[in-house]
Amino acid sequence: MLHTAFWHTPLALAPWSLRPWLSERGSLTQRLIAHFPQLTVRVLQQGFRRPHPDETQILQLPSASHVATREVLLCSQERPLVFAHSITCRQHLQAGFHLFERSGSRPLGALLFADPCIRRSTLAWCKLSPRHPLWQKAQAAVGGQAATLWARRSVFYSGAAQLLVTEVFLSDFLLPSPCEPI
Ligand SMILES: C=C(O[C@@H]1C=C(C(=O)O)C=C[C@H]1O)C(=O)O
Repeated sequence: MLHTAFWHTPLALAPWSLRPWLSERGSLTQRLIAHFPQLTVRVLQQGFRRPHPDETQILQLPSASHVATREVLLCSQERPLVFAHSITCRQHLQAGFHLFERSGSRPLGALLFADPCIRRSTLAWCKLSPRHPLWQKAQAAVGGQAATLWARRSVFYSGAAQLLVTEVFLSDFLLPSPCEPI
């Protein structure tokens, strides 16, 4: 099962302006580029880490495993918009997502959406609990005390290889950017 029930939050419960972002099936990076100036990817960490408990279940990982992990901030003019956390197991790194480790400051989406053989699961979204590890990481990454953080999640497939991508929309994400009318 891709997502626990918690992630099947009705879209109608999300802030209306966030709904098209949560349900965007194309590249989130491309959508951000279309709406915000000077988008950059700030890599926070890339390496092998323990997956979060709910991720172990989704990717059917052995509990003691370490997975290739990438965490980035997608920023517009240095303003953080999205905290992204992506994981794949060691075997799948070699089997289908060998470019994962070398994407650097290029958005992962540029690699994923360029390969017509890569498929995507359905999207799921939720309002993150302050107890979720990604809540804490997103808050720490921006030093904020957001009251609520919404996130979305999906799995990319390359053959049998799986890459789990979770994106946390940071709280001031909804503020109009300087070049947008108030
Ligand atoms: C999957 C995409 O790539 C984006 C960029 C990421 C990265 O560079 O690590 C991770 C998730 C996405 O926010 C996308 O553009 O949809």
